[in-house]
Amino acid sequence: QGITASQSLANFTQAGVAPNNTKVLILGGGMAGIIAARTLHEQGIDDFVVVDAKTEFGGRMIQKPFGVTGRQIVVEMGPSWIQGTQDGDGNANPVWELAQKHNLSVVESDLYGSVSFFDYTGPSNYSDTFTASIEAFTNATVVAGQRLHENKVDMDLRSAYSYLGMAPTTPQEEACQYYQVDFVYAQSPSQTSWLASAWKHNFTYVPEAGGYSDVHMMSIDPRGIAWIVQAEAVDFLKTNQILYNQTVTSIHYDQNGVTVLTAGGYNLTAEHALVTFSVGVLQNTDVVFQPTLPDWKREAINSIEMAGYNKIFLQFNDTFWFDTEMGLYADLQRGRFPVWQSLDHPDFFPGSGVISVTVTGDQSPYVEQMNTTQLQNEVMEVLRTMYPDAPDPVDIHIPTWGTNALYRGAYSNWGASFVPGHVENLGANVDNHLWFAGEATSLKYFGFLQGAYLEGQRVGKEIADCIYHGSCSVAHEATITNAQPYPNSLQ
Ligand SMILES: Cc1cc2nc3c(=O)[nH]c(=O)nc-3n(C[C@H](O)[C@H](O)[C@H](O)COP(=O)(O)OP(=O)(O)OC[C@H]3O[C@@H](n4cnc5c(N)ncnc54)[C@H](O)[C@@H]3O)c2cc1C
Repeated sequence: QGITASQSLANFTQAGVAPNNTKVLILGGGMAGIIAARTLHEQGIDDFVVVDAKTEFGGRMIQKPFGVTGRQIVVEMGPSWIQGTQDGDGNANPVWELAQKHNLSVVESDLYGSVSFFDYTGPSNYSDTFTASIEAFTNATVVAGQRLHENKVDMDLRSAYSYLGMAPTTPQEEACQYYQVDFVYAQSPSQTSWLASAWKHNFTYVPEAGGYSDVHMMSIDPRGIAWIVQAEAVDFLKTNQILYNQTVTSIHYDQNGVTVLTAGGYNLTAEHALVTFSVGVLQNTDVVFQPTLPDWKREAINSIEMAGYNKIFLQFNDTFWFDTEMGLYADLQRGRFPVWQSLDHPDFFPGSGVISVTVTGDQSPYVEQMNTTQLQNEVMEVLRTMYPDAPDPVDIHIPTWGTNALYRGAYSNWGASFVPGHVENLGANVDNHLWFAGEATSLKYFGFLQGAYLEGQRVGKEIADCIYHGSCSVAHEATITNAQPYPNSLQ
């Protein structure tokens, strides 16, 4: 049944006729775009078209068969975890519900309890330091949260961590802090982290804060995690509502409607356009807006960070590494090929010979510009520090999110100077006809699939409200203020 749905979506492609004068153009067929489309459909609006540069739905949910012939597994270039499920009968993560509805094969990951430790000398047991860092991170999020409730200036996570007396000095302490702060939130290991205090990150994992649960469910489904939106789309989309293979180059808008131009020469007109492209795309000049977006919108777009996160996949003839799920490597250079995940684990893909290593932040552009041989040499230098007799891999792959014009990074992250007013402005419409949604416009779940889902739902309802009742205006803040002027003595 799964295959049928996937194939029927593939057949939706290559429409020959440009849809004109539709009510809504949904630009982007990732999680946000498909859920916005479904929401419009649920509201009785079917006069819309979903446009994407690719020829399948899923956006950043991209899977790939990896490995030598006869030993391939499907690996996820982008999201592999449904982060946060449901605690008892508390709030359920809608992405988790979607996964269950479409029978996605998942297995729980033990990211903090199943870890082996290494440093630049080889195996090295610093599990006590690791345990202390988990506690410090939790406390840092609490401290930072209290500060915000007291109207104190926000702190970045690393500052809050050090403020609690946990300033790391050794490579092992740095690696533990990296795992807590940089790894999940895709930070730049060599810079002082700008990541905002964890008050803004609590929601996914903390049911008490309205979130879901501290559970990480990893997809091991051969259809890929994108299956959950592809299968969902089959339920309500018709072929004439899909335009694949069209890269949007410019969006013209005014108070009457929109015109969208594509690289394939299409000239699409509509009453409304919903932009679900990543903030990385919006920060670049890949898509031109005419007129230029207003100041308050451009400030919001450019104040959020599009973080780098690359999983490098390696396949070997045999396994020779740890039997835990994760391996943490502490190099003298912070963030150098630090977090390893064994996919050849009994619960994941046993017998596959596949292991992956993740780099984040400013290590991402560094590895993305290497050719395969350079990359392999650098990765193997670290792996041979951990295992001196490690053979050469039989296959290697690195996804290039930063240089891909459809993403320009992995996912969004808040800096300490990015305030809730910026999120409001990121998600607000312009001239009542140009709408925005995606993971980055989510106040509570930015960066996560659930952020994209809930924002697709939010904007779908807003557009329906606008169409049915004429209430189109979405509030935004004309000026974001939280800064203090210099004291007079300095002026
Ligand atoms: C490496 C990585 C790991 C991640 N890990 C997790 C995880 O474990 N758990 C989790 O919850 N989240 C994770 N995420 C984040 C998650 O993938 C995103 O939050 C979510 O997929 C964003 O959905 P979206 O609809 O907002 O945007 P997108 O998925 O980016 O959708 C936008 C769509 O617009 C299209 N597009 C872009 N530009 C153009 C153009 N010019 N013309 C036409 N089409 C265009 C794109 O092709 C894409 O289909 C990860 C992301 C990455 C990259």
